[in-house]
Amino acid sequence: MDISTNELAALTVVLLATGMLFYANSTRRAPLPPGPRGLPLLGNLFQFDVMRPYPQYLKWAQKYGPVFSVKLGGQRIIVLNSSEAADELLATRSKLYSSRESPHVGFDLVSDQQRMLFMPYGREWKIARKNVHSLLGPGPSKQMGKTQDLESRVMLHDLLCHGETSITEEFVEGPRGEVPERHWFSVVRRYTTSVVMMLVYGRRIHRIVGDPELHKVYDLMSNFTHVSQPGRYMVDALPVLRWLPDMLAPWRAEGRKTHKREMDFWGKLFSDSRTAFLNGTGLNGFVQSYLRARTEAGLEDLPGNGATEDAAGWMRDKLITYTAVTIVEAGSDTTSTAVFSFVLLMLSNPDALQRAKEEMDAVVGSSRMPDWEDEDKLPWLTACIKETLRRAPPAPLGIPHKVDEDDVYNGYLIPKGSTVIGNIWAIHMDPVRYPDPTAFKPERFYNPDGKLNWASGPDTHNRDHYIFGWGRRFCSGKYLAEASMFIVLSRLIWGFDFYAASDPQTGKARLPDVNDVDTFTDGLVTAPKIYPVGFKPRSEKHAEMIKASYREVQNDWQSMGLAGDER
Ligand code: HEM
Repeated sequence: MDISTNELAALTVVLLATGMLFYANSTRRAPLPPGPRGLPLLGNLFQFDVMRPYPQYLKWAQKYGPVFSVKLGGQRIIVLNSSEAADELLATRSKLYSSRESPHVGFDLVSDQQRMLFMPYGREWKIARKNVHSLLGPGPSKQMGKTQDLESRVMLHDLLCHGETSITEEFVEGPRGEVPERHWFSVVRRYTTSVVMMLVYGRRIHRIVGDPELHKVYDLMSNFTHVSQPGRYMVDALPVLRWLPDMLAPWRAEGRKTHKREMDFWGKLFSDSRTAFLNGTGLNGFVQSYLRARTEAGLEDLPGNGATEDAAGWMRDKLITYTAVTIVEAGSDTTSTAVFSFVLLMLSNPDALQRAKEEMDAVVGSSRMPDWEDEDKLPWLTACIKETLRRAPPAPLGIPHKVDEDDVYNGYLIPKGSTVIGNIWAIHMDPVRYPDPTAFKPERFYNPDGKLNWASGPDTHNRDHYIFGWGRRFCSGKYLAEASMFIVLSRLIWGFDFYAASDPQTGKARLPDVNDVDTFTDGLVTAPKIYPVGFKPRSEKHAEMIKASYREVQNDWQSMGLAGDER
């Protein structure tokens, strides 16, 4: 049979169309993943604590399997509870699964759509992400090693001065996780926040008590994690409510007010950086470097949102402001949470702590403090850090992704527009992957040959844990975070005997129970609530070295043109 070119083309079109139709139908025919039955309109909104969903999500994972589906009002949420499902969808198919369900209040109103963390997958996000990566990739993040070294020495000195303060004084955490400034948590938070402030603005946090910036950063961050928790506002779940007039939509005024508060603070840090750059008065951070490069490209003034339309895609002022905010927010609370959990888990497991001290004494001894080159020689400490991150992931549900197209996984439909959550908590509690998952067992990661492999990168076949998320949205700050955890925790183990408060009646250690969800805050980042710990130098020699090192660091700050510490 002879077929003309036109007939061949027509046949091809018909076959393609039939194929597409068949695919579309089969996609539509696939059932949704199983899940708990909900109410009309409201879905499963009132069946779990939306501010702390991970315990209920684990129960549903155990009941429904690796993928289940719930609805929050109009919002479909697909929860991936096995590493296979999460790796396949969020990493292997990441082209489809890299968007975000940007919360209306947290993103549109509070962030004026400029906060990278919640940006949908698209050009603006790619531009912001590229710039962040140039700062935080494996090579560039190494340049922060000196700051991390110096700031961690200051932290040791602060713990020395702190001693038993948080055991002897009565402290109460604020209703939204506010930490009293003389509590040991503040000592750690000063470290993590100062590191990211240096990175972004080239300025330090040089006080713990009475530092207006430290307070403001945490105040704004805590507010933001609360407003952006999925389910926090009905309007996030029911978009139709966006049409309500102002008098029936109190979240609108609240969101705009919060945006103004954010801009009063973050906007000022941006303009300070700009002034410093224009006056040539030091302050070398991401914002200044970016403004310098932009000015050299002839774009000194670029107010407004988003990026230029040309191929260079220069970020305008507000996008720079909020990209900087994202780095500070994403980098400070998460890292300090990991430190608080490490101390809690080590105190709850004294044998593991003792072994870490013995390893430290054998490798480092008492005549110097640990440094970067010791990392490979402290495999037990590394295993304890990894096990902390597995047992108490700072963000147990990560940051939810969103799928851009209908997709099918294991015969189930994943509808376009669904929020897709990689359930880090359920994966870390999987007894097949991690036998006896609620126990703290650093030996599961222990590699006695001393070869250090963090195995937390995007390689899905080689991962210890999932705290940094997946695929194209994978945490940009992993290298900086791991370096901070190593330098801070190795020096803590080296320099201090830390201990829990004891019950005056029984004499037993008074430690929060890691198995009790109430030990942790709610919100996207789940940190231990404040708990008392005392810090005693391991010997007079250790104490003297810590003091001497603190004095030296002050000279470093001075020679770098930075604010010295005020205590
Ligand atoms: C222990 C510490 C940390 C944890 C547990 C953590 C966790 C996460 C998680 C779960 C995500 C979302 C990943 C996803 O969507 O799949 C994320 C994103 C991000 N992280 Fe981290 N992070 C940590 C430290 C840091 C640090 C130190 C920085 C920077 C200084 C940082 C910067 C970012 C940024 C910029 C994103 C946004 C990625 C995007 O939306 O494209 N993180 N992080």
